[in-house]
Amino acid sequence: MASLEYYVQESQNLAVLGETASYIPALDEQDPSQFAVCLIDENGNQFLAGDTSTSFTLQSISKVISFIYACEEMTLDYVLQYVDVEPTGDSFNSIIRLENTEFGKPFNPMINAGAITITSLLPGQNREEKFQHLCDFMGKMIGKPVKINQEVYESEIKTADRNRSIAYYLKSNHILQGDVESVLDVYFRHCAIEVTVESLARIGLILSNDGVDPITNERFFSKEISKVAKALMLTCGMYNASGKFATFVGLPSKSGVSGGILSVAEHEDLQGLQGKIGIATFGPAIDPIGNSVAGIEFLKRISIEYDLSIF
Ligand SMILES: NC(=O)CC[C@H](N)C(=O)O
Repeated sequence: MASLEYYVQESQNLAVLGETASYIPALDEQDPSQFAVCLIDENGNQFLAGDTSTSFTLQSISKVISFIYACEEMTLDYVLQYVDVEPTGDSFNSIIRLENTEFGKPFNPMINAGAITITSLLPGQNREEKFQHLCDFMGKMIGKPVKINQEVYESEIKTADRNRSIAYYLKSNHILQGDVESVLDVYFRHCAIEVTVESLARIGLILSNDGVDPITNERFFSKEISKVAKALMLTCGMYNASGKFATFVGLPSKSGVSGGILSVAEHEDLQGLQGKIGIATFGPAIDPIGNSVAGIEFLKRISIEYDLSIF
């Protein structure tokens, strides 16, 4: 049986096949050859490899956290009045279905239209409060204060015409709540939250254990919401490659264009890791769909080797 170290190396070699995201200029400055992996199990045992000290921005991975937090605070029933739970098969920033469907309700919270809508539902009197509440929620899970990458945030704000179009369209259909520019500001800020693979894997572990951190026994969200979030990750989390990812990897996962992937797994002995497992990978070279080339490769290889697929 090949070691995890071997798969990290093999996957990193394939990073040359991808490119850093260029539509957000600050992300294009990342070193495309980087690769980092963290797996953490329910007893706190960790596997760490690669450039693990590098911070990266959550980008679309923040959609899982904002969705969970909105459901926790506002109830799942309320949130589902504004966003559906169906995959689209379209790119993450597609606008087409907002016009084609009745009421213009976004298909799911893992695409931009859905996530921007979710951001508009977050509790708080103004943009600062809304963002702070979300940061507090996430900060408790990772055990440290959350901060954003100012350069990435500003870079995205300047180049966000597409997201602005989506948001104004949602507003015209009475789906997006509140002031469009404030909502977008909170959305860009949560996309620009910085993490390391270690902190991201901890969130994966909490998801794997249905909302409870198995190391501290602290509950952050309900089992019901955890199940919905994982179902959405599996069906919609890897953009319009979610079907292939479910077929060939079979782990609830969410990627971001910065090159991060958050995954949830379970195993009786994954190179010494046992029980519920959170996985985070970071490799900024992404494929045309927006998923990290090295990250996908690593998850595919270990899923086959250790039979990790939930199916
Ligand atoms: N797929 C992504 O990671 C997209 C996130 C990015 N901030 C955007 O809204 O375009």
